[in-house]
Amino acid sequence: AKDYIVKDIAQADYGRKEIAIAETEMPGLMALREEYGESKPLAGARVAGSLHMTIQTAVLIETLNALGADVRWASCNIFSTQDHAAAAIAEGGTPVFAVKGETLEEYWDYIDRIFHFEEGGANMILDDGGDATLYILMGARVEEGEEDLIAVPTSEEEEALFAQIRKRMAESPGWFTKQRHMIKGVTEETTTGVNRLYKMMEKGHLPFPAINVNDSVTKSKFDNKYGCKESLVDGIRRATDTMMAGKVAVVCGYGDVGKGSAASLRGAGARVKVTEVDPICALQAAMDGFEVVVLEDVVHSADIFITTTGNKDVIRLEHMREMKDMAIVGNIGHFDNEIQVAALKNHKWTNIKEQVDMIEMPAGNRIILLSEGRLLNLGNATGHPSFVMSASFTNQVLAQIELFTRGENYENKVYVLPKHLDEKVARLHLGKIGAKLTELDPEQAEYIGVSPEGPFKPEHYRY
Ligand SMILES: NC(=O)c1ccc[n+]([C@@H]2O[C@H](COP(=O)([O-])OP(=O)(O)OC[C@H]3O[C@@H](n4cnc5c(N)ncnc54)[C@H](O)[C@@H]3O)[C@@H](O)[C@H]2O)c1
Ligand SMILES: O=C(Nc1ccc2nc(N3CCOCC3)sc2c1)c1ccc(CN2C(=O)C=NC2=O)cc1
Repeated sequence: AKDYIVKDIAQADYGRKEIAIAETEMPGLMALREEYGESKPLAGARVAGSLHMTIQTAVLIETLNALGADVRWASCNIFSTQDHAAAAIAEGGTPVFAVKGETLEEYWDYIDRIFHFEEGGANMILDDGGDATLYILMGARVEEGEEDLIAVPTSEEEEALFAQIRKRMAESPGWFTKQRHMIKGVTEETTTGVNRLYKMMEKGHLPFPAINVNDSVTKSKFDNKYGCKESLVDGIRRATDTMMAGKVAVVCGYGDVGKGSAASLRGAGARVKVTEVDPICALQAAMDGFEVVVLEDVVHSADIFITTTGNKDVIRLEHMREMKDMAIVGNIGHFDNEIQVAALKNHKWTNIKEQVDMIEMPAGNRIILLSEGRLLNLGNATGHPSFVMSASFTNQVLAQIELFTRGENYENKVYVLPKHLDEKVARLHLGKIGAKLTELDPEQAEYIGVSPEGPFKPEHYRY
């Protein structure tokens, strides 16, 4: 019987072709297959994975398989699945439950399915955003009658989640508690999921060790800075075909994402201005040659506005009312509240094409809003390039090996990968781009107080 749910299995060949190309752009994962394909350190691992089911993730899944793991997979966002990637994974024999545009009901059903290995349950979780971990933890708490300890549902969605879990518990009492004790650990991809794990740890609710993959330097610097540097301009071009050279662009925020975004637009020939609240980041922007302004002073003259702050209400209605006709407004930072899109709902909207809308202001000026204020590099482009994801996912595989083979050395806390593994991820990516590493000789190593093979920096070093 087929153990997958995908949109269209006939797309498997197309997915397989794109996976073959992505493999050539993901040297870290392919190097791990070389290094560990024989010894199979993940033999016996049963990994429940909840992470965007894209072509790049397919390469991650097949790397886990190559290292001996059994894997079952769902996406962590109801819209982020690339159906041809899911089809190829299903065709390859990995149970996968992911459809672009799946309902919330289906989403939680798929999260449940990734734990149902024939041998009983999963013994590892690979999570992005924390829903897979939350699902098991919440289920176990309800079974143990500790429901009072569970956060009160804050939305209809969470209410539906609790109802789903209770319904399933009634079908097989004790399953969540058994599953909770079977899991050796979780590796978490993003800031949101990591924050949830730290909260669980503080409350003493973390039921197994966790590795925070997000805070590996070779994950967040690459994802946030270089990923956005590649995909911001890509998203703007696909959406608007506007000529960015010669235009004035404003980037709100100069953190990792802001730095990548400003560089992206400068590379396209735009004159880039930056807004910041943090004097250190503002000074960095100025030293990098960007004019540091307050938004109110440039809303009338700039052509492109991009938010990257992770904050809310950064571009507000009063700003958009003052903008030039046909100004482009987009967000690459947090969810859809960096730009006050909700305040635009009773304005005149004209849909230009998918994820591109033109909105008329009372004074008659029109703005072009990308992806309805959601992450434009995902809504208007295809997320991060494979090479960027390779760095992130190489951290994921090393973290899975660490917890599966040495989990008993870990307490129920949140850990980051040791620096030598972070450096190993970087090392595995140098060959592909022709980067030649210089060897430290013993005297030099001693002189700067490191060992010749690293780690090359102290723990507190900020890259
Ligand atoms: N789209 C993507 O692919 C992608 C990738 C990685 C991260 N992100 C998201 O981007 C956001 C930013 O990530 P980051 O790593 O750059 O965070 P960060 O904290 O390094 O940078 C955010 C910056 O915004 C500044 N800021 C906050 N409020 C501001 C305001 N009102 N006006 C101007 N500046 C303001 C802060 O001072 C900070 O320097 C996060 O929500 C993150 O989840 C998106
Ligand atoms: O979130 C991602 N993608 C995504 C794509 C489309 C989309 N469409 C949406 N809507 C909203 C409501 O109206 C309809 C349209 S939301 C949405 C989200 C996403 C994040 C990280 C990576 C990073 N990544 C991986 O993890 C693997 N490869 C990658 O690039 C990917 C996708």
